[in-house]
Amino acid sequence: MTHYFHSYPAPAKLNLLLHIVGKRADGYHLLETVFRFIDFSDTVELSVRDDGQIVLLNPIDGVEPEQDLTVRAARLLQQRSACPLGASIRLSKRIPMGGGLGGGSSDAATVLLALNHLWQTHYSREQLMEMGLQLGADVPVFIFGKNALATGIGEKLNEINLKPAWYVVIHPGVHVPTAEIFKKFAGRVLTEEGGISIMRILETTQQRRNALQPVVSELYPAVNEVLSELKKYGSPLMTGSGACVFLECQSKEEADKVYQAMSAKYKGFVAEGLNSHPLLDIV
Ligand SMILES: C[C@@](CO)(OP(=O)(O)O)[C@H](O)COP(=O)(O)OP(=O)(O)OC[C@H]1O[C@@H](n2ccc(N)nc2=O)[C@H](O)[C@@H]1O
Ligand SMILES: Nc1ncnc2c1ncn2[C@@H]1O[C@H](COP(=O)(O)OP(=O)(O)O)[C@@H](O)[C@H]1O
Repeated sequence: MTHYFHSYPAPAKLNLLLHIVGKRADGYHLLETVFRFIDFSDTVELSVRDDGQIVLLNPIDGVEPEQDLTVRAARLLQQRSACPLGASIRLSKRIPMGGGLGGGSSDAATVLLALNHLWQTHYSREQLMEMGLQLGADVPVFIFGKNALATGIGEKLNEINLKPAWYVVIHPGVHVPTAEIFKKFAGRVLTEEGGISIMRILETTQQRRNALQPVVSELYPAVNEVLSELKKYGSPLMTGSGACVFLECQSKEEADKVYQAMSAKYKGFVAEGLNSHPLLDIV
């Protein structure tokens, strides 16, 4: 058995906007969203085992190892490929959980990409994206590897070019359950953005909307409070189904200044917007 650990990043994402444009028969919502990777990551370390076992060496508090998305991703690839090899997994979490930053999904995508390489299972990126979709609607974009305009339930992806930017990301300290928020959104209709080109909307931060934000702000006053605080500096937005809120800035200096003012009261970080996933072209 080999004990050599390979280390891989799993970056967070922001939804620079999120429109809900319909609902599927199975209850999933049809979205229009822009995913941007940011330079703030978990780290996944993997070691190939020849006994076929998948072992998470440091389970997350409150998440059963078998439910952890890294373990589920490894098992899925193992079952699909009938690969006799296993893996030991070490996970260093930095991305807050349930924050709308896609941490769990990104961890899963990194495991699929990395084990496909280490186990030599030779699946294409498209095949891995399809596998990832079984684990969560957010997983495919991390395998796609480029900032993307997503439609469908978030799995139909088109590369999008985004300007350099820095982000102040604040965690309001509450955990927002994604499924419940979509349920509460229920009958609300689409916003006036319908028909306006996404590229036009992206030009300024003022035009960007997250359809889930009013629902979350209503249920979680802490989210509303952070939005109000950040409004002093620009046009903040919630990411995904929350709870994190971000403000796009043109420079690191500007972002650092805003974060400094916020950090007396709130937890968060400053991160650079990436042009692509750090593993694109590597595995
Ligand atoms: C809202 C978004 C936006 O990027 O991000 P997060 O806030 O979770 O990061 C995603 O669409 C979330 O993706 P993900 O977190 O992978 O969700 P999943 O596990 O697939 O779904 C959780 C639940 O949310 C609901 N759901 C999810 C996605 C979608 N397009 N429509 C839905 O109605 C479903 O009820 C589903 O059971
Ligand atoms: N490796 C993992 N990292 C984070 N969360 C995980 C992981 N595996 C399973 N989960 C579960 O997924 C939930 C959503 O986590 P995450 O993807 O970080 O948030 P979000 O979907 O809001 O971006 C967590 O609350 C946790 O119960």
